[in-house]
Amino acid sequence: MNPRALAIQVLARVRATDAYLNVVLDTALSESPPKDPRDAGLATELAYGATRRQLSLDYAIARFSDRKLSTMEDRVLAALRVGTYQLFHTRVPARAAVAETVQALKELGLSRASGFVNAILRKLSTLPGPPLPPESDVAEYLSVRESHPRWLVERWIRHFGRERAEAMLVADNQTPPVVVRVNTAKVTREALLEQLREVGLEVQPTSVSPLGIVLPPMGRIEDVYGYAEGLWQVQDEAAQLVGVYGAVPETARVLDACAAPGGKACHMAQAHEVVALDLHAHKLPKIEAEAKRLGLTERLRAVAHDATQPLPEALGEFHAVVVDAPCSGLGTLRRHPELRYRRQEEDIGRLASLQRRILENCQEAVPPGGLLVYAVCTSEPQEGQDQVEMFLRSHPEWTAEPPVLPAVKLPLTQAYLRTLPGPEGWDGFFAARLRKLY
Ligand SMILES: C[S@@+](CC[C@H](N)C(=O)[O-])C[C@H]1O[C@@H](n2cnc3c(N)ncnc32)[C@H](O)[C@@H]1O
Repeated sequence: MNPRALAIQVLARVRATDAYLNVVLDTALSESPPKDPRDAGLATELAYGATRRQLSLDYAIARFSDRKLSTMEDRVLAALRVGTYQLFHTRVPARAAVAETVQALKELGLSRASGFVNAILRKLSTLPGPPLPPESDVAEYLSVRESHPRWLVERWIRHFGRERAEAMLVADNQTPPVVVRVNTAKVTREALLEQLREVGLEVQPTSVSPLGIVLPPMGRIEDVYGYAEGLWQVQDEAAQLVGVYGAVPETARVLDACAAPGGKACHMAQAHEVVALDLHAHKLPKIEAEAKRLGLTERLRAVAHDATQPLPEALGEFHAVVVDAPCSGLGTLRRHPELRYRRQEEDIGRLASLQRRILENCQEAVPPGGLLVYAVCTSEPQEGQDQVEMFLRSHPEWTAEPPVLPAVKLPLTQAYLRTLPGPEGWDGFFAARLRKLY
């Protein structure tokens, strides 16, 4: 299928079913793989780009449409977004962007809408850039320019100041690098860097994580050297830092209370015996498959369990517990661009109370002297630092402590690990390392 038609189909399906963009795109690419890998690359860029910029594209389209966007057929609106994205955010010449998008719509059997789409795209193609609201209303201006809902822009300006908020918004619209964590149960980072370079890949070590390698942009990740052999696992540098920062002692038996899809559980299993829990039984095969690929099956057991409920005694005792809690995910918007339009401000409080219940229940499983690593992939203080400090106030037997890792320059705020989206190139994470004193 032509890459524009494929991107239009994918966006329409995501809109109609509320599915995840990455899942729908991967399925579409494997069901009808374009012959030329460059076409797969273009379809991916158009689908991700048009989703990242959706709010700003809609603002532009609405200027010239006599129909409300909410009443448009899914594929017609998707075609308008894909076309407008090309006009304002790619090097595709305007004429080709319009003509190819209209042609794709015809290929999809929607010739009747081609005049309407053509007329709007042609009008937009005469503009010097995307239309924007006046700068006097800063939140509205940034909301449209960087395509994030206004409530989120206002919230980030309040929490982080205008400059950092703007850097976070801009970073969410960049394509993230593919970063992998070396499976140290099989290979060292130095050896793997050398092997990847030998097969011709331009790879770089990550700047802070001692376990990370940044891969160059490429096609299917499964085809990259070392995937089948289980020499690495895809994991953003900030997510790797949670495991590094946790600095769980070598002999500890570890419980990962919220483990799917298994990034941190497999990281832990590189050096520890791990029990990996998740509420959803259907997510366990993914954790097990990753553990198998990485050769960690002997050290990792996956079990379905609700972490707000007392742990079954049969799971045994643990020296350390990792709670990588379900959260608003607002630190990973560049990877999950559709999430910014689906999240509601009220979700933050609802998730914070779920996190609190999980934390309360899991702290019971830690013996005196043991560790609990609490993490969330969001920059929201209510789910991160405020959450932990509220926990510490009501639990005098617990304290927060920084790790003793002289060789690693971790991004710490007080005793906590904190990364924010921005020019550093990380996902946004928060983690606390808590010790049970008695
Ligand atoms: C942030 S994700 C964990 C990511 C994972 N630790 C990793 O590094 O790949 C949170 C997980 O918590 C699970 N979850 C949600 N509610 C839960 C609960 N009550 N008990 C256990 N797991 C839960 C979700 O299914 C989701 O897979």
